[in-house]
Amino acid sequence: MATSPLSVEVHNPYGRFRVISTKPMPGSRWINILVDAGCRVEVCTEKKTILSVADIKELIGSKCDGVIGQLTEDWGDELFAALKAAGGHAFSNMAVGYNNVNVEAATRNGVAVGNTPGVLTETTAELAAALTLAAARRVVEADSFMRAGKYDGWLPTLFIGNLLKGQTVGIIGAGRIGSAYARMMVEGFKMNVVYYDLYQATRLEKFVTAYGKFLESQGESPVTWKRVSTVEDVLRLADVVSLHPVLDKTTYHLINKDRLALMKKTAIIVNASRGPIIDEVALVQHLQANPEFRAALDVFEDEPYMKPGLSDLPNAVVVPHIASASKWTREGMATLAAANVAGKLKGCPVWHDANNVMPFLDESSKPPAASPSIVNAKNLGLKILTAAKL
Ligand SMILES: NC(=O)C1=CN([C@@H]2O[C@H](COP(=O)(O)OP(=O)(O)OC[C@H]3O[C@@H](n4cnc5c(N)ncnc54)[C@H](O)[C@@H]3O)[C@@H](O)[C@H]2O)C=CC1
Ligand SMILES: O=C(O)C(=O)CO
Repeated sequence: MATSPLSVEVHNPYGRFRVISTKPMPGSRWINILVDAGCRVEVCTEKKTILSVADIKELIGSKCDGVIGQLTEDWGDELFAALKAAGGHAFSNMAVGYNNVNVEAATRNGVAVGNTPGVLTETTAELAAALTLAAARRVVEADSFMRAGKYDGWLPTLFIGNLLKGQTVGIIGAGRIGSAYARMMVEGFKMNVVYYDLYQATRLEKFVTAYGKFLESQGESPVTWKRVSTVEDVLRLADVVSLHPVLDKTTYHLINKDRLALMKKTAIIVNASRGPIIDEVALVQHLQANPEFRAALDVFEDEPYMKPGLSDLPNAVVVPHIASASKWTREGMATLAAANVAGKLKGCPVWHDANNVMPFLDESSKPPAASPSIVNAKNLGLKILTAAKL
């Protein structure tokens, strides 16, 4: 039986490059960037939230130059081969994380893979901070209690939670987002930091040292930082542990039953990174056995599903992968994804510093003639725009 084609909205129908966006994205700047680059832009408007590989192959069709895809999609050999066969060589995830993309398969098929670093850093860190507070002060439980009409007066014992000031926040993965979150918890709540990362977070260390000195100059207790050499050390020492590494083979189920058992009984674990970093079945069991332990989760192992039992637990706060959901960030992600694809199609070089993509986000000027972040640029032998040529 023939299936009806997926619905699309077309911009600039006579553009010379055909670019697909598998989802509508916020703002209009991203469309303008592609149209200015001579693209016909087809935005899939199908109601279905997660498109299958077959759906995306249908969208790619027999002629497609570039695609902007989403983190919910499985970008492996099949899709990159289909894109190559359709004459395409540019892809961008609308996300900084690209664990849904087989970069090796993309490279083999000659397709550049873009991502959207930097523009999500503060927004994601702020949601991790919000989750931390919600868990520490039992905000969601208390809100449900009020709405259920159960509040019948102030009590000395009602919804007692954890004070953050002076406690230790543990960061696993102190990259852009992990470091931004750590700074918020240090500056906002005077927490001490313990972190584990493969690399030294020099800027974070300098910030905490300087802020500690400032606090001392005001007659307050200083804040401190400590870099430890194992995940276990973070788990033993911290009152709050927030996870911010990339998801790869080294971080899959990084938090498991044995490691949860090392944490303080009243600790909080926050995950605004990727679901599979936590063994969610083990977490459910740990939360059931330790009612004073709390978890605050933006991401889930089998997204969009939760493991059985999680949604029944009052000591878990759960939100639907919204950490990057501020207007500025989502429009910025769309802009960077479009600039990645447009830059590649126009034959521009790759931007030199994925940690500083702000020139692409300045609405008052034209974006630089470059792709902001192509993760397989070196393997594809793409030219990098050096700072000297700016
Ligand atoms: N929930 C959400 O909506 C969002 C989730 N994310 C996730 O957050 C991740 C991090 O993003 P950024 O901070 O921008 O990336 P980043 O690359 O700046 O930071 C990742 C850090 O993880 C560290 N790392 C890698 N392997 C590790 C290991 N085995 N153990 C400990 N640390 C390890 C890296 O050295 C790096 O410092 C993304 O890859 C994405 O999966 C990002 C944005 C929004
Ligand atoms: O950018 C990412 O990796 C996300 O998870 C978007 O929210």
